[in-house]
Amino acid sequence: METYKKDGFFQKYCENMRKNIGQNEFNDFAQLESDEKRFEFINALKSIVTELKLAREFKGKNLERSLEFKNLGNKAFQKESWTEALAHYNLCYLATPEGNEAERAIILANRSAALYHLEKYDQALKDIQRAIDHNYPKDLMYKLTERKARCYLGKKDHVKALQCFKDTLPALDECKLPLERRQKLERDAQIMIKLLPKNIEAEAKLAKSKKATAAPKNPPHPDHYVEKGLYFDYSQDEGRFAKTNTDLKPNTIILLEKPHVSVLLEEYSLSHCSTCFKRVTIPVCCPKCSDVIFCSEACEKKANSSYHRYECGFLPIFWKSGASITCHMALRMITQKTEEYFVGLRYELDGLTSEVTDKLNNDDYRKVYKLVTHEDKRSPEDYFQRTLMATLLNACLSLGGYYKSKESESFIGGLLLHNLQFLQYNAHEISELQRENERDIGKSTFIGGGLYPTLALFNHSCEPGVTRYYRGNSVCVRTVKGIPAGSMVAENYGPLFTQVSREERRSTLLNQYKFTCNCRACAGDWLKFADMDSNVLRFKCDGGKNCSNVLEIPAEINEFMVQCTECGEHTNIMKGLKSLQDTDMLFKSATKLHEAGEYEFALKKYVEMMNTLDEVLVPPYRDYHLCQQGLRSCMLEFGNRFIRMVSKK
Ligand SMILES: C[S@@+](CC[C@H](N)C(=O)[O-])C[C@H]1O[C@@H](n2cnc3c(N)ncnc32)[C@H](O)[C@@H]1O
Repeated sequence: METYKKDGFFQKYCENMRKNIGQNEFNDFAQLESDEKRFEFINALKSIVTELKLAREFKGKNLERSLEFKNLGNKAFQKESWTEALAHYNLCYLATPEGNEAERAIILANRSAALYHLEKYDQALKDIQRAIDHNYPKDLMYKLTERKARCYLGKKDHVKALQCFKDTLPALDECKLPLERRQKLERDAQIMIKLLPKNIEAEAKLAKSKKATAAPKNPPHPDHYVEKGLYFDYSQDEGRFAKTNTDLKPNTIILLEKPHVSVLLEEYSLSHCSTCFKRVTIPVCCPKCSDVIFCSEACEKKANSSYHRYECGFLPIFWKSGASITCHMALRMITQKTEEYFVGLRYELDGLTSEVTDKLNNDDYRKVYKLVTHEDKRSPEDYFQRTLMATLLNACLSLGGYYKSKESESFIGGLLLHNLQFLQYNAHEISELQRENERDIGKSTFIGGGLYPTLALFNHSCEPGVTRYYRGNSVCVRTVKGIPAGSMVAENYGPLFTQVSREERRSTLLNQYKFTCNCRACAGDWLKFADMDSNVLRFKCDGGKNCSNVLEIPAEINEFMVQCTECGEHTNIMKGLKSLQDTDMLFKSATKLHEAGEYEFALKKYVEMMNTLDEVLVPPYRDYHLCQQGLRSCMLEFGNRFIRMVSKK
């Protein structure tokens, strides 16, 4: 991930700063050895706040505009266009400035009415409660108690509905309606109060019989789960990497993890919850800014008592700067904790070891502090740009009132620079599967970035053993093939051997992640998908101990012992051919089921097929890859209950 985009103001600022700094001064900077010193040096050159005229801005809130949206909403409501009314009420709520509590209460009540008509009773009930909490006028309260009753009727919760109809009567005493209208409403409520007890009796009987036959519910997925057999090894060349000490079957969940930090892209800031990344149709808004939305009061509180408190009003400037999502994550890692928290860790950070950090919770900053930064491979120019970015992030902290004391600024500035470095190599893109319609296989769309402390320890392979997908901002990692005990469990950083040539893969990985890939596909220089000839079968030579040659045999084979052109040893491909026939049959039936939308059955067949693929003889990897692809997409579709599928319609 890049530090900044070319279309923001930061790039120009960075270029100017670099031009204006003398060679001697730059050499002095290049000599510095700690992030704190680098930050101090650049931060002292010029005030970024004055140079860029940085200030918090709250342009999105505007009472006049909010009233316009309310009128549009009311017009749509009168036309019974409930969805349109809901959209306008949402915009009105977002634009209502802080301090206009009465206005906010009315708009939430109006929105609850639209939701009631859309039969979204739970959401309507939430908005009714919000309107009451915002001091909804007493003389209109009868509307809400009556609507509440009707929502409970819609939910078939007659006990609560009865209570709400009863509450409507005293609420009507406060109303300013003409007598006739008021009496009509009282009569309506009385009718329901008379009718409902019968329904309640019938319901009680039904509930009793249902209780006896109710199927047990699936337990909810845990927030954090690591497969028992998974552990982390170390080598000088590869650093830490994941391995398994048990055989892993295809389609096994091996990791469920919440991020240490996660940030939404600007494009999704008004469609997804900033805190948990859930897609939001009925937002809870920030009282101060209109740059973010939340799915619930809990997420809003979490944000406004931590990260958003300091980022609020600064996001538009940040977005305009062109700073990348990793920069925003570097900042969020600080804003989500207090200044005192970091000051308390100051003398502990550099001495941390993996024995200590592995046992810590994901939200602990110490857990991620030691992730790879490749600081020894960084140029002074790289440090210059990143340090300047750290000063921009620090300006947000200062303007947002983060610092109680100026003394910790250089230390925290140094942490910002450190975060920028390890996020470059360890952060993951968070994606959401979006589908045009039911039949659409779905497109994985990049919506934000996250740092997952355990996932960050997985190394790369161009022929990976796992795939990952997201539920909100939580990641789920699953195997897409059988992985024998004692093997590395690798994920994929981008280039797959089936699509990208070895030369290109190696150059991308070296450039972006500072290593030369030597996975099986790279070592054997396996063919790309497009270059494979389906008339040729390929098997791994199992003759020579260290021979990784791939034997290429015409599909019309009549010999079972094949001599390796490299090591001269013979390989018996009989077993491989037998397993190939099974593989082929299973693949065909899995694909058929998949196409028919029978995901659960297709998934079973794919897994069965994966199990026929044998490690002694590598099957022709064209089919192998097709199966992995099928398994993955089927898993995603079937995984409807694990991940959110979003239809654009
Ligand atoms: C996300 S980290 C993975 C964990 C890392 N090995 C560690 O020790 O923390 C990414 C870094 O791991 C190393 N790495 C990942 N895959 C590798 C591979 N196949 N071979 C060698 N090094 C690899 C590279 O240094 C890369 O920048």
